[in-house]
Amino acid sequence: MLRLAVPNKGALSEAAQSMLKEAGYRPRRDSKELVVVDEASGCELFFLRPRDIAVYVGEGTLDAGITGRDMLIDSGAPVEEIMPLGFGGSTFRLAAMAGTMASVKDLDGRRIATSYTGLLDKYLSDQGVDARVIKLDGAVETAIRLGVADAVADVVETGTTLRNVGLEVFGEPIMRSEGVLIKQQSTPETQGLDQLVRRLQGVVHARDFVMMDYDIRAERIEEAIALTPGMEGPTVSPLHREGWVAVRAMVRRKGHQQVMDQLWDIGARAILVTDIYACRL
Ligand SMILES: Nc1ncnc2c1ncn2[C@@H]1O[C@H](COP(=O)(O)OP(=O)(O)OP(=O)(O)O)[C@@H](O)[C@H]1O
Ligand SMILES: O=P(O)(O)OC[C@H]1O[C@H](OP(=O)(O)OP(=O)(O)O)[C@H](O)[C@@H]1O
Ligand SMILES: [Mg+2]
Repeated sequence: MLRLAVPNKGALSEAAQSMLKEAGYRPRRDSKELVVVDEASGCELFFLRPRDIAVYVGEGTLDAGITGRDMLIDSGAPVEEIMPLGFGGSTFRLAAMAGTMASVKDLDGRRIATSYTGLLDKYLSDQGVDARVIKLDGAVETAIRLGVADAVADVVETGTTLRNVGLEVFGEPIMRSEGVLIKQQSTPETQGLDQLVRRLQGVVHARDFVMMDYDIRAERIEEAIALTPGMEGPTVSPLHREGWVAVRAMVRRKGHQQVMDQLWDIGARAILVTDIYACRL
């Protein structure tokens, strides 16, 4: 049975659980249930702190896990990313009191607070900056006001937390993160992992794409196919109307309204868009 680690709390927890539910895995009944055995899917789900997940997977006690890319790098554990999951997007950035710092070089000899010491140490050494790293568990943005640090390195999504305490990002983003599926480095594929990957890929695609149906005059079909090439090629069926065909193709959700406008302009009519509930491509 495949042993999978799932975040039990925090920013990735809800999104990870709803993705697994969409992929057909049994959800937990309440937040106190720490292990779920899903016989039908051949999978055991372990609900763990997101920070610990790379450690368990790196030790080989669990076959795979869902965590943030930033946490994977921070852990230094021998794990690798199998696939991005398309949720929990954020950047990892430096910030300081507005107007006090301009580049990473300004950090020489200064104090930087973070919960991600592994990630920050590596970045500072790559940049050749000699600074003191102060490890805090969370709410690091407050460390500057309280005089514990001159700058912070933390997760930024909307930037609201930073703004609320008068901080401003500076320098290039240290990294871009999102929820990812991980496995132990250089281990052969565990039994059942390929099924998990296919199911999750199915959810990612079902969210990324819509199904588009429309009718068009047969002589415009090549232009229409250029707009909606589909996966292997669109389905084109005869319509019970002389000179017309019906087309069905998967289209990226992002920008699908523009595709509808363009189809309309070349004479397509009865253009319908529907959500994809599940898929295997
Ligand atoms: N506001 C956010 N938006 C998107 N992703 C976030 C956000 N905050 C954290 N994350 C991501 O979620 C993952 C886990 O962070 P999270 O804050 O949930 O854990 P934690 O800080 O260890 O736990 P807690 O905050 O409960 O103490 C990280 O990969 C991080 O990049
Ligand atoms: O840019 P924003 O949208 O404001 O989001 C970023 C904030 O979200 C996370 O905090 P979390 O709630 O996990 O608290 P923590 O600092 O205690 O981990 C992160 O550590 C930032 O503080
Ligand atoms: Mg947090």
